[in-house]
Amino acid sequence: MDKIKIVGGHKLKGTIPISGAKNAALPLMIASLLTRETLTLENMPLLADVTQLERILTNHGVDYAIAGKRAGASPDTGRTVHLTAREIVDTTAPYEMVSRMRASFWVLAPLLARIGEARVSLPGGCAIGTRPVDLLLMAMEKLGAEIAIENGYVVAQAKKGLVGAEINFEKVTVGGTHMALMAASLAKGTTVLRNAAREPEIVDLAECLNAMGARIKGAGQSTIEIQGVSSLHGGWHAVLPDRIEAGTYAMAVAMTGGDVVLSGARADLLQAAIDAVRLAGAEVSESEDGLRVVRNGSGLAPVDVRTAPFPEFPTDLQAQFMALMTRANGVSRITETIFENRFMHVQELARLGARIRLEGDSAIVTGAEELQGAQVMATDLRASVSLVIAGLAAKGETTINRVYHLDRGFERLEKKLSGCGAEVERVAGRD
Ligand SMILES: CC(=O)N[C@H]1[C@@H](OP(=O)(O)OP(=O)(O)OC[C@H]2O[C@@H](n3ccc(=O)[nH]c3=O)[C@H](O)[C@@H]2O)O[C@H](CO)[C@@H](O)[C@@H]1O
Ligand SMILES: C=C(OP(=O)(O)O)C(=O)O
Repeated sequence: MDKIKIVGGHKLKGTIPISGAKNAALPLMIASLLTRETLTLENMPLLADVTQLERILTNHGVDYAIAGKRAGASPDTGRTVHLTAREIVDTTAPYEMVSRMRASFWVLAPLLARIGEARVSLPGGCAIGTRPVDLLLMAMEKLGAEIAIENGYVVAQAKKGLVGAEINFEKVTVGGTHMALMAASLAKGTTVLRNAAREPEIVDLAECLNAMGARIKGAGQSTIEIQGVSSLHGGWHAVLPDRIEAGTYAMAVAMTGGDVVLSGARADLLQAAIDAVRLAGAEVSESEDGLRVVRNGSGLAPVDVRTAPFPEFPTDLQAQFMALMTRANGVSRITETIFENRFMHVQELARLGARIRLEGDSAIVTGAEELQGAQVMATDLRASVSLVIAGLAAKGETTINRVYHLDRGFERLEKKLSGCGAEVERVAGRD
């Protein structure tokens, strides 16, 4: 298994191109199952999760063709892919494939909507809590699906087709909203989603579905209305920039000090995180092609944050912000309200000298004057990158093991960072 080695203490200076968002690219790829025609997606990131989903979709019958790079895109990013699901050849999404990532479970919705049946293994994904699927299944049942759980698989049927309905989510769920959007687009009649997720990736999917002939109004708000149509056609869509990647690098620059332009990053997707980084002591401004993050000289101030659904502070940046706070001049409280077990990075940050105490759903971080390099282990995607941020500021060498977690969601991380002056290298594993 590959490792990442970092020698800390270098300021970051330069430009980091922000890739297409993993959490938008995945549902967009899945939407290709809704039509016989070709869906073209631009600005696709090159990530392990994308490759894994490509395998799953190919198994269902999707022809996946990589076309090339977006005009003007940096050399290794922004690919264009064509996905064509002329026929669905297999309605099963097997355990071996789905257990690796959460989003793959969402294929259930387009398969049900298009051909009335699906058999999908219960999902995997980052180990950050129990991550039930009750609300996802509730949404499909409201639309008329019959659902059974058999030997670890969700077996769903809607032989007469799905029918529009009112769906009230008792808790905001990104995956539930994605699935409901896809299924309701091909259901008979009108569907209304209440307490829907408002994340930018929801808006991105809705825009793509509308470009394919769906009739969705209100995406980005808590109530979304979908008028079902009898079929969708092909379409074209550019994946929105990754706000979590952008927020992560903003926090890295705040940690090391320096001056970096995050090209392609959008402030409107990231306001709560930008506010927190500013309060911590970095300057963040909109530049011609993205966001500029600067911290010179001044120390870091402690800042309390509380994760919550968009537009609040994202849970996917909680670990990274905690890493930043390990060097603040004082005590901060970081509260996680979305996932009950998303503090796996705490014990690894402690290896680098961080002083963090857990109190229920909060972490109390007492800033340390110095972090020291050590061997650490990546436990999940965002936890791993929090170790990278800490390693960039730690004295001496930090080695991060189990880098495959990072590869799920960060494209060319070591190249992007070393291009800005960090001493970061990937060491290929022998196994
Ligand atoms: C691929 C992808 O886009 N993943 C993101 C997505 O995950 P994902 O879509 O899995 O997260 P959800 O928004 O569904 O989960 C939010 C909360 O609802 C709970 N819940 C969810 C479904 C359900 O049926 N029952 C239930 O109780 C979850 O346990 C969690 O406590 O949104 C999360 C919250 O922003 C992000 O951290 C993930 O990066
Ligand atoms: C939790 C994440 O991903 P997933 O939902 O795929 O586990 C994430 O992207 O931070």
